[in-house]
Amino acid sequence: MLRGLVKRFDSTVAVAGVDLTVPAGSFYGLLGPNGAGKTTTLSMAVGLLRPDAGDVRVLGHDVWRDPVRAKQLLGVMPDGVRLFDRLTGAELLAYHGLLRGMDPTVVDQRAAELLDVLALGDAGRTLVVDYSAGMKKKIGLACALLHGPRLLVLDEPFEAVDPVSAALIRDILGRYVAGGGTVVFSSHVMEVVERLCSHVAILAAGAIKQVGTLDEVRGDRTLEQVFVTVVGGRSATGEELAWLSR
Ligand SMILES: Nc1ncnc2c1ncn2[C@@H]1O[C@H](COP(=O)(O)OP(=O)(O)OP(=O)(O)O)[C@@H](O)[C@H]1O
Repeated sequence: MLRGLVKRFDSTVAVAGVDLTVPAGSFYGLLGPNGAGKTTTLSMAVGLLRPDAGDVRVLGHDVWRDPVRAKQLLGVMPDGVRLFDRLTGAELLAYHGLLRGMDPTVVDQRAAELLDVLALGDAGRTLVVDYSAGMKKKIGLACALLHGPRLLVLDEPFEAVDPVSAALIRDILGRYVAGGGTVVFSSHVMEVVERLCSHVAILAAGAIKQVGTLDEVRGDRTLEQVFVTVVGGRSATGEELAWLSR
């Protein structure tokens, strides 16, 4: 639950008072154009960036006043996936598990299973710095899932991911929600949001412009049509970039 979140960077108001209630068990898609404030909002929601104003609660626990309990319940894949990339995939998972105080045997079992399910089995012994962008997304997701969180917050989980891996991630997230988990993720891919999400919020210029269940937000249009209407598209006149034509 986010209440009145505000974040400024010098003169830029990145997030201008965001309220969002994510029901337990929902699959929540956060949409918005580049620079809308999605990453800033999600970073504040998971305790990575301190808001200038507002509150964040994860299943009743305040992320800033009760961070240990809130973060036990959270699995996070931040933007750009800042990972300790001089470790192998297996080592990175072991590091995450031990940092969270998990039993080493359980960490080993889960890490092997996650690497296998995410088709990173062979890459388990490769340094993460040598992974492709999509593989980094997948190991980032594995790190977020390792401790069995109740809420997953993922910043653009499908970016740079090939179609086979995207289907795999959709499947894993679908099963996670069916098993009682809650997912919040940001995305630019309307089809994925339409296919997966029970709830959608559209953010523009740091504020929520549309929010509700997928059907409420979409009405009888496609999500893309709603998005373009809400965000305000800029249509080309045909005169631009004439120098590109031969
Ligand atoms: N660390 C920072 N310092 C200064 N300005 C920032 C910083 N982080 C974000 N901003 C600004 O805040 C605004 C929101 O950025 P944010 O990264 O949250 O957008 P976004 O919706 O995630 O965009 P995208 O879809 O391109 O990833 C932008 O104007 C951005 O330039």
